[in-house]
Amino acid sequence: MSSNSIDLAVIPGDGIGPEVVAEAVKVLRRATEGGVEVKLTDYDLGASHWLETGEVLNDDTLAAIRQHDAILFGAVGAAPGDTRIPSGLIERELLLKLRFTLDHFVNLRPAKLYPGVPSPLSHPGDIDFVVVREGTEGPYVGNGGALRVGTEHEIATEVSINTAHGVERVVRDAFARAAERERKKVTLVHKHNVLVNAGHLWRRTVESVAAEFPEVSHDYMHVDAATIFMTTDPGRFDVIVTDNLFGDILTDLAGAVTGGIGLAASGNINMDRTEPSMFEPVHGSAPDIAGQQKADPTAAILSVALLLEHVGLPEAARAVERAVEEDITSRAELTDERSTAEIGDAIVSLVA
Ligand SMILES: NC(=O)c1ccc[n+]([C@@H]2O[C@H](COP(=O)([O-])OP(=O)(O)OC[C@H]3O[C@@H](n4cnc5c(N)ncnc54)[C@H](O)[C@@H]3O)[C@@H](O)[C@H]2O)c1
Ligand SMILES: CC(C)[C@H](C(=O)O)[C@@H](O)C(=O)O
Ligand SMILES: [Mg+2]
Repeated sequence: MSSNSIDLAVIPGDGIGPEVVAEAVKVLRRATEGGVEVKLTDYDLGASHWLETGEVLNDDTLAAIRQHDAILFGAVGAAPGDTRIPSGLIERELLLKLRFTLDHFVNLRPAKLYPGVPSPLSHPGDIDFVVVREGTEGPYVGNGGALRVGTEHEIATEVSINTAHGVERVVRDAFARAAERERKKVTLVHKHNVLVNAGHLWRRTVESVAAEFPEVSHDYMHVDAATIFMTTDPGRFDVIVTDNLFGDILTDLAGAVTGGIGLAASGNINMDRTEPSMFEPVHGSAPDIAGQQKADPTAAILSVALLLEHVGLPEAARAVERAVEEDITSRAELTDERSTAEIGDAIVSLVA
C-alpha cells in the first residue's frame, strides 16, 4: 500500500450486501480518481455461495484475502427463517473467522446525528459518539457447548472470554481516541454488578489505562442503564468502550437513534496493522428488502470513508463524509423514496 495505490478485497455477501457495496465502490472510485490507483478483487462468499458450493471460506481464499491492504465487506447471512442454512454457520465461519483471524480487536462504530436527519427521539440533542467495541473476545469466541441436546435436561453454554491483553489493548485504543476528541471522555459500559469476573477486569483495566491519559475523563455505566441514556440523553456519550456482545447490541440502538441502521458504518480494525482491516455497514443482509433497491447504501459508503482514513487517504475520506453529509442533510426535504442506486449516484455527484 502507498498513498497513490490501494489494493482492496471486496466481499459483497448476501441480500442487500451486493446492492450497497456497488454504491460504495462507485463512491470509492470517485473519491480516489485522478490520484490514487485502486485495485479491487471481488470474493464471492456468504450464504448464497455456501448453497451453491458447500464452502464457506477455504484456506486458499483466506490466504488470498490476507494479501490485500484492506477489505470492504457488505453483509452476509440468510433470512432468520431459512432452514437450508445452519444457524450461525456463515456468521461464525466467515464473518467472525475474518475478524478473529485478522485480529480485528477494535470494532469502531461511530454514531452521529447529522443536521436535519430525523431521529425517532423527540429530543435527540447533539449526538456524536463512537463505540469502541472489543472485536475478538467475549461470548463470541465459540467457547461453549451443549449437553443432552433436545432433552428436558439440556444444558447450553457460551463462555465469555476476556483476557487482560485483549481488554487492555481495546481500552487503550478508546482512551487514545478520546484524547483526540473535543470532549475527551470515555464511558466503560459493562455489567459488573452481575458479571463480576469480567466486569472487574474491565474496570481495573480502565483505571490503570486512565492514569496514562490524565486529560481524558472517564465514567462507568451498566449496560442496561446505557440503553436508557442512549435513548433519553445520547449527547452525554463521547467514547464508549465495551465488550463484543454489549457493543453489538448498543450499536444497533445507536444506529436507530441517529436516523436508522442504514446510516451506521463500522471498521473492524487491526490497530497493529499486521493484517488487513475490514470495513462494513453495521447492518445485516436485510432479507426483507433484498433485491428491491430499497436499501440505504449510506452505511456502506461511510464505511468507505473509514477505510480511506485507515489506508492513509484522509482527504478522500473527508470528501466522502462531506458528500454524505450534504446528501443526508437534504433528505428531510425529500418526499420521494430514492432507490439504492439513486442515493449512491447522488452521493457520487457530491464528492468534490
Ligand atoms: N455484518 C453482517 O454481515 C451482519 C450484521 C447483522 C446481521 N447479519 C445477518 O443478516 C441477516 C438478517 O439479520 P437481521 O434481520 O437481524 O438484521 P438486518 O440488519 O439485516 O435487518 C434489520 C432491519 O433493518 C433493515 N435494514 C438493514 N439494513 C438496511 C439498509 N441499509 N437500509 C434500509 N433498511 C435496512 C432491514 O430491512 C430489517 O428490517 C441474518 O442472517 C444476520 O445474521 C449480518
Ligand atoms: C452477524 C453478527 C455475527 C454480527 C455481530 O454480532 O457482530 C453483526 O450483528 C454485526 O453487528 O456486525
Ligand atoms: Mg450486530
